[in-house]
Amino acid sequence: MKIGIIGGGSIGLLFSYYLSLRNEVSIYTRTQDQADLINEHGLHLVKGGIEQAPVLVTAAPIQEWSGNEDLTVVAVKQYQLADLITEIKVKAKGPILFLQNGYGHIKLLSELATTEVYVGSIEHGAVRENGYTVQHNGIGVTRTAVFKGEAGLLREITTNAPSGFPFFLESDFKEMLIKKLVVNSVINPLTAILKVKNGELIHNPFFFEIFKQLFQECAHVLELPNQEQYFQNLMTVCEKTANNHSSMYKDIENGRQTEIDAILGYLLELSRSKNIKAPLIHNYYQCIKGKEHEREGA
Ligand SMILES: NC(=O)C1=CN([C@@H]2O[C@H](COP(=O)(O)OP(=O)(O)OC[C@H]3O[C@@H](n4cnc5c(N)ncnc54)[C@H](OP(=O)(O)O)[C@@H]3O)[C@@H](O)[C@H]2O)C=CC1
Ligand SMILES: CC(C)(CO)C(=O)C(=O)O
Repeated sequence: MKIGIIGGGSIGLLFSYYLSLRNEVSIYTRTQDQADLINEHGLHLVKGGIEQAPVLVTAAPIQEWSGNEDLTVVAVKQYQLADLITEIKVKAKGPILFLQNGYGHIKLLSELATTEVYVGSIEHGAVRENGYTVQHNGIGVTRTAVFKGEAGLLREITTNAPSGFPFFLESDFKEMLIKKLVVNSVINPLTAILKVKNGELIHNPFFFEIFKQLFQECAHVLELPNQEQYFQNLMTVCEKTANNHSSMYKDIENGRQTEIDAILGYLLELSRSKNIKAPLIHNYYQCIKGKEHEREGA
């Protein structure tokens, strides 16, 4: 299968590496410089500290993406999607898979004319080391679901997944993304503001109180049907990633923009539309926006 991957960041490089083991992959980067680096060096993967055999993929700047591949995977950050969506709307001809965290981007996907639109939820941990090397630190799975159209191609990807990089096909895209949204809504802002690793949120009894209250508020706003199940999932992820720094913690530490708008921003909007009071969501949203503001030096 011919697969186009948009974005040469941590996830774009990770997916390009693994999917190229069984498919013909083209990666579309923001800059010509990164495309040149990938074409020159190939793609490198470091797994468990061990450098794997490099693979060859074709790289080109995004302007050269024509939307003709059998599948396009969009691996930019949620806040980078708004700038790209017009180009996607015009050029995308075939199925397209969006891998962003959060739920704020879902409204953009309804505007796409292409017949098959898929969404994914990534449980891997990856960090880009340089323009052509990615570290695969957290070995997990990729869950996918149909947002619009038929599941045929997702089934093919799932069946054909390379070893060590499994895909699962979920039946309900909303449930899949909301599960991840709950995890990111509680763990990400709390770890970024308290400056702790994920596990501290459940091991420190004082932080655990806030953790539970923030979960309760998210569950209330989302009107979750089975709260206990979502809470158990949140606890499991927190335990499994106890030693990790969340992506929001790292974004704040490195002075980068965060995905808070797609995460608590989405919940805040939802709470307003439902006329539900959500003081914790509001305050943690403001804390993270404040940290982003500091970065801008204003
Ligand atoms: N990293 C992880 O372990 C996980 C990430 N995710 C989710 O995956 C998504 C991607 O995250 P991640 O890969 O970490 O983010 P990165 O910031 O590492 O990568 C985003 C990439 O998109 C590129 N980009 C931005 N705009 C464009 C454009 N218009 N055309 C082409 N490329 C563009 C950026 O280019 P440039 O570098 O040149 O600016 C960057 O390389 C996020 O929503 C994240 O939440 C989910 C779970 C785990
Ligand atoms: C699951 C979790 C919380 C792992 O750190 C994550 O997705 C993130 O950091 O964005």
